Amino acid sequence: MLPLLTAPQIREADAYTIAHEPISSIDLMERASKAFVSWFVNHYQDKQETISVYCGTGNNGGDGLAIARLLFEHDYINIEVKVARYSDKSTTDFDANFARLKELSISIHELDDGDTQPAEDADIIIDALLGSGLNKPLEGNFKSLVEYLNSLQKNVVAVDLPTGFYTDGELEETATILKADLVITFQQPKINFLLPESAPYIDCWEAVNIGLDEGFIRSLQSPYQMVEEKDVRAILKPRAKFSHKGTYGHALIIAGQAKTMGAALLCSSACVYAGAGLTTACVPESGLTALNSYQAEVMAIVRNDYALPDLELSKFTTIAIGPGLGTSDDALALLQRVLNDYGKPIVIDADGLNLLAANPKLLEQLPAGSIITPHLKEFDRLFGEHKNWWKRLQTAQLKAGELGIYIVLKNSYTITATPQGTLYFNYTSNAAMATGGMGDVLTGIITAMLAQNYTPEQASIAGVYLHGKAGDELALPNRLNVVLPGQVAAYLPATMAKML
Ligand SMILES: NC(=O)C1=CN([C@@H]2O[C@H](COP(=O)(O)OP(=O)(O)OC[C@H]3O[C@@H](n4cnc5c(N)ncnc54)[C@H](O)[C@@H]3O)[C@@H](O)[C@H]2O)[C@@H](O)CC1
Ligand SMILES: [K+]
Repeated sequence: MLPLLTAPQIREADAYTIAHEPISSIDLMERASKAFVSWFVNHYQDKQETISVYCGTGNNGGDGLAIARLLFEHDYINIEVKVARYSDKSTTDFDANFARLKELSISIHELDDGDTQPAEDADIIIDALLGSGLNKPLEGNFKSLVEYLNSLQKNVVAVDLPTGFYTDGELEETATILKADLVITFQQPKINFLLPESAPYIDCWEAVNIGLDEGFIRSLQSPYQMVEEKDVRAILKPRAKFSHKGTYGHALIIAGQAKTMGAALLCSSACVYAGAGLTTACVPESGLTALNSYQAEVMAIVRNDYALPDLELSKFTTIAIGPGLGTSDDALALLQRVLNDYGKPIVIDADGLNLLAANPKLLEQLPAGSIITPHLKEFDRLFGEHKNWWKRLQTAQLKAGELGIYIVLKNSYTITATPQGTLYFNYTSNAAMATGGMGDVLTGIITAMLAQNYTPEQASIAGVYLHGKAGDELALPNRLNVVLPGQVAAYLPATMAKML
């Protein structure tokens, strides 16, 4: 896991590394600037391009000065530095880098309080005005400068963070923030990069290692963690010799109506492909032919509109309920029956969540360790409207704890909140996967993982990762604009095999 830190924790990690590596703060700044420049020179290879480096007078600005010097040493000859001297204060490392830069033949232009905005014809703007030291929204000179730079619509590469963007906490809709095409950020992605509100300001980000003390970072026990491939590899177990279908559990999927059988098919098919030993789908009679022809491996329990099917719940290793189920009284009765009688962790998605939202008392009956998989709207229906994703994160953490469940909040970077208060961010998946039915496949995968005796935490973390990874492996190398849920399901065995 990669722990994600808040701005104060980043400052602590900087200070700890300086004191214990030990390394002087100016050398750490140099290391960070070198890490930025190594990435930059590999991706912007035209050394004739004109580059304007905008620097504040804090350490982000100090990085900017060092970066200008290092780029110059890499033969980028058309560099201009613009220093925003909007306050009398500057950091020692800024001053030291300013003195170093003055020894080179780089043009330095100082912007003072109230100056008109500088003429700007550079191809690339490097933004080192403000970084993680931001402690209030931009106003005055900084706000005007950032608005001006945004109006130029240049290619902007931000150092660590786009100016005006908070590492963590609520991003106000009205805030002035520099729009960056690329952010080269230090050590680890910032928590707010992973929330949808970052989209208008950050096209893409890259984290470069600057050697902060990893033991110390882990010791901070951040509740925000990014799942890495190695974590999923550690979870997945190979299928053993002499194992048989009984080894891998029996999943029951209660889903589908006549008009929404697709959801039941995709969910149960994904459950089969993700390795459940047996998969049974409880579907309406009208969907039986579709089920039998779509996925021969899935068994059926038929339900009709007027009576609960004869379900022997205890024989199933796990149960998923909701995809395409509808929100009729019969659907509610089925959900109530599962909540009353089953007792082991289940997976609830889609209409199952809508039923919970309409009958919130049922939330308290969820078996401990159950997994719910809401998207944004389902989440807000369950737990109330949220003004922004930061608030949603806090609610997910709170509710997962209160209810003793796992909340898989679907998003570009899907977030799993655990009863212990951890928020796991997943980075796999891509926009080609944004099609209806993709969530049904995710539910099928997580259900299959539970059936195979992975813990609910493992099932959520690995299920979400594998779902996104299969989509990445299909879409990215083949440059596919769209991948379909059924394709993702069928590709899962290949993705899983590579993880062992
Ligand atoms: N501390 C360290 O050891 C390292 C810091 N690094 C760089 O240092 C940055 C953080 O530097 P600083 O803590 O000096 O802070 P910044 O350079 O981000 O900001 C400078 C100062 O501006 C002021 N400020 C905050 N919000 C403002 C606003 N809205 N309007 C006007 N002024 C505002 C604050 O007093 C702040 O300290 C990181 O983003 C990173 O780029 C890197 O060099 C790596 C090592
Ligand atoms: K910046």
